[in-house]
Amino acid sequence: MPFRKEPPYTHGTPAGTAIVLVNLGTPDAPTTRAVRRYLKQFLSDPRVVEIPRAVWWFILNLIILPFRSSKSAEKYASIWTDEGSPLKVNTERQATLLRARMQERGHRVQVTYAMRYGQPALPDVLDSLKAQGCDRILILPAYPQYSGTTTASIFDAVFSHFSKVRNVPELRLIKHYHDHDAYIQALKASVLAHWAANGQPDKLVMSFHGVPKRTLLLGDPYHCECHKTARLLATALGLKETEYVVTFQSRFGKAEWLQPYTAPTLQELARQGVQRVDVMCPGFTSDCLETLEEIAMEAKAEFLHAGGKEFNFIPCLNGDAAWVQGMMEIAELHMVGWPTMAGAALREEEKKQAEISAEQARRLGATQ
Ligand SMILES: C=CC1=C(C)c2cc3[nH]c(cc4nc(cc5[nH]c(cc1n2)c(C)c5CCC(=O)O)C(CCC(=O)O)=C4C)c(C)c3C=C
Ligand SMILES: [Fe+2]
Ligand SMILES: [Fe+2]
Repeated sequence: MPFRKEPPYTHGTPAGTAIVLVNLGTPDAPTTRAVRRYLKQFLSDPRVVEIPRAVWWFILNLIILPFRSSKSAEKYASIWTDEGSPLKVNTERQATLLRARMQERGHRVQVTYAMRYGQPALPDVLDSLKAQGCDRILILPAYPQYSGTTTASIFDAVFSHFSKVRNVPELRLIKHYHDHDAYIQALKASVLAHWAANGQPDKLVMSFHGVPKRTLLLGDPYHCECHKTARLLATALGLKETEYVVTFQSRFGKAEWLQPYTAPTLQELARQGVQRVDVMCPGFTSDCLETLEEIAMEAKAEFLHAGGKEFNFIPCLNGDAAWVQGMMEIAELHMVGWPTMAGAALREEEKKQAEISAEQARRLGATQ
């Protein structure tokens, strides 16, 4: 196995620590070409589509990419901002805010972000951190709930990258934080802020990204983790079981996905006479195509068309202060023992101060 040549290890150089916030990825532009490139990389990942490669190659290249790319590009165009794709803008901002918060707390860490598909590419970011002397890397996926289709794919990309590296940094990977109190509390705060301004709905809909039902039957814990998040949030909000519903969105292809599906559920609620729904997407930490277009535009139109009176979309956590604090706490939990922690920095500082004091005491003793 040919390993790349690396700079020789420099003894005595303090090793750095980095946190990489990793999200799914998004096209570079809302054009058919860029969306096609992005979808090809995304949908070629065997973690995402688990059917025999040869069969899938034909379906992907002859049916999905030629037909879906232009339709998806139109959808992306409807949510694109001056700064770019919302997913990328939000993820970059989260990394910037987390960096500032970590510095404020006294941590000596680099904080950056990367995408599993598209740019900034995860392998490039890992290379750059290593070149800057980072010998400890914490991977923080943007997904609170673990799924083989998303979280494990990030892990694959990290392992695959370092399988070609001689001097591998110390790695820590965060599997999930679907039940971490800081995440639940950040969600709760965002819902309460929304209700303080708009009043409470008849029904709170918690819509999570779906996965094929088959993955649940084959052992993927994603479905259970979504339900646990929903239950903890409902409890934190003091909601009765009749006041909220858990649904799954973004079905792709003909197979059965996790049920109940979001759009048909909303239509059914409208038909049953539910006047106002608030819809949130707790599985997404940044707003993106799936929340801004599929929920806040498409699902809203469908609910109103089916007779619903009021539809409010509660935005994702994005750069909420409570969530930046939450990300820091989750990261801290996984950095225990690394000498970049405020506590360790403090102990270093105390040790140094003790040495200086002892030295001063000796000198004083000598002159007395
Ligand atoms: C093909 C199967 C797919 C699986 C399985 C899947 C799982 C999954 N995805 C997310 C998060 C996001 N998905 C997003 C977009 C998106 N997802 C799929 C397909 C699967 N996702 C497609 C084809 C697309 C592209 C959009 C489209 O063409 O309609 C996004 C948004 C990206 C953006 O640029 O805004 C996110 C985020 C999770 C969390 C998940 C499993 C748990
Ligand atoms: Fe997806
Ligand atoms: Fe979608």
